Amino acid sequence: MKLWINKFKNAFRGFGLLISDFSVRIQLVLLLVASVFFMMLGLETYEWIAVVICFALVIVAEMMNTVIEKTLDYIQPNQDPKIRNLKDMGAGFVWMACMFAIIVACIIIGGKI
Ligand SMILES: Nc1ncnc2c1ncn2[C@@H]1O[C@H](COP(=O)(O)OP(=O)(O)OP(=O)(O)O)[C@@H](O)[C@H]1O
Repeated sequence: MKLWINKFKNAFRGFGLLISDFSVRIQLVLLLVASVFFMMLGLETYEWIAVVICFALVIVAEMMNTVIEKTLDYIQPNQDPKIRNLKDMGAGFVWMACMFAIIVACIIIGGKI
């Protein structure tokens, strides 16, 4: 039982560290703004499910990218072309998640107008 409480505590601490990151905060603010917009638009339950899945995809991608960036900064604080490639791939990963979320948003908004 104590082991599970510790695991939960560690995960909660990690979550706190993640949401203290600037890029993660920006994404959370954008998701909040998008939520208000979709609330005003009035979505069906199945549309909300799609929106929530997209939000999860974007925020989890951003959080994973933050961990990758911090790991790379830790192992190589100096300029390095290989680190550049890895960081750009991480950014591309987040960008890809955002593109799919934007496509879903366009489909939902398109259906309302
Ligand atoms: N050590 C490095 N060597 C070479 N290029 C790097 C290095 N660190 C960062 N870069 C380049 O700078 C870009 C931005 O990196 P940075 O670590 O500042 O990320 P960021 O997207 O600004 O995120 P955050 O604001 O969360 O740190 C990378 O995508 C990469 O092209």
